[in-house]
Amino acid sequence: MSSPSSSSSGANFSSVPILDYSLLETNKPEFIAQLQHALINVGFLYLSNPPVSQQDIATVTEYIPKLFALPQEEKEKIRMVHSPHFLGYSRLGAELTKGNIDHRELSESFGLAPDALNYFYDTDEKMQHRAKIVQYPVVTDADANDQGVGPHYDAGFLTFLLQASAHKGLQVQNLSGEWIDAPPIPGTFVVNIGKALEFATQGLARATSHRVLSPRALPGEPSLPRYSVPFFQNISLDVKLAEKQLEFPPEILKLKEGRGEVAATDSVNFSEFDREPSGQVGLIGRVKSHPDVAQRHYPELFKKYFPDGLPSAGSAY
Ligand SMILES: O=C(O)CCC(=O)C(=O)O
Ligand SMILES: [Fe+2]
Repeated sequence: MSSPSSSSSGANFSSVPILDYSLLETNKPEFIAQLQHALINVGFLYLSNPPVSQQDIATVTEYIPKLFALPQEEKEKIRMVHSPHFLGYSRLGAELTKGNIDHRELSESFGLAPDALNYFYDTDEKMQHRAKIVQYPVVTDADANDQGVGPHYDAGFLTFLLQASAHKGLQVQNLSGEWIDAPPIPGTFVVNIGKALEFATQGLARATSHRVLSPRALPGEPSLPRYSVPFFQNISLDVKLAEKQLEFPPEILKLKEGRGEVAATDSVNFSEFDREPSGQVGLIGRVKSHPDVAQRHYPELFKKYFPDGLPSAGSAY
């Protein structure tokens, strides 16, 4: 496959690999091998030919700008600050609850039994998967900061991301700390690993630091916002990852040794998985990301993480 989306041969990737979901039917061992490389060395992949109708993707993509174009007073009515569950509209988007995802091939690429990850799941109604619909407005001032989302890790097991406009902006940090572009590829989802899966697999699956640069108003380029829809697949709220060690076959553990260490990263969040139950880690993350909501609904936690009161920028990370 050609640049910019082909996988690099070494562990220190220079692009994000594309996995063709239809390979599962035609050549499963090859799919599993490519998945292994993506999970262990990169922590990010594009999934092409995903099991989602392209018509549905087109409908969602078309609808999103209309959602953000609603009158401000309509959006204010559903502001996140009204919700102790951190759900609703905020400056960056709205958050919704969604259903469950099958995990089999993931397990298999690690040499685990297909049901090995069931421990981390609860009944559907107790799972708190989340999706949000995000708009990144165009930065018009040439001197202004273009941080759309600063460097971070995602929290849960997997994130499925629809890049719903043509802008590049998503960047992924490789082992030596360089920022690698992950531009939108039509018809694909970006899939990446969260801190919970990294902890649960003793670091075998990489949670990879990533960020988004907002679109800039450049001569000759359309001055349109960037849109994306990440879906965060979380784990059971009660699970303490420090208490559950998955056992891996030695040949799989060797793959981790071959990868080498992460030399540089700009992300620090969700380090509490080594001591807190998953639900608490998630809540701390929400408190840090949305201090205005925390101040109203979780005053004790707010005081702990923001002893000096509301910060001028939105996050404690
Ligand atoms: O908008 C994107 O492309 C990614 C957003 C992201 O990384 C996040 O919300 O965790
Ligand atoms: Fe993210």
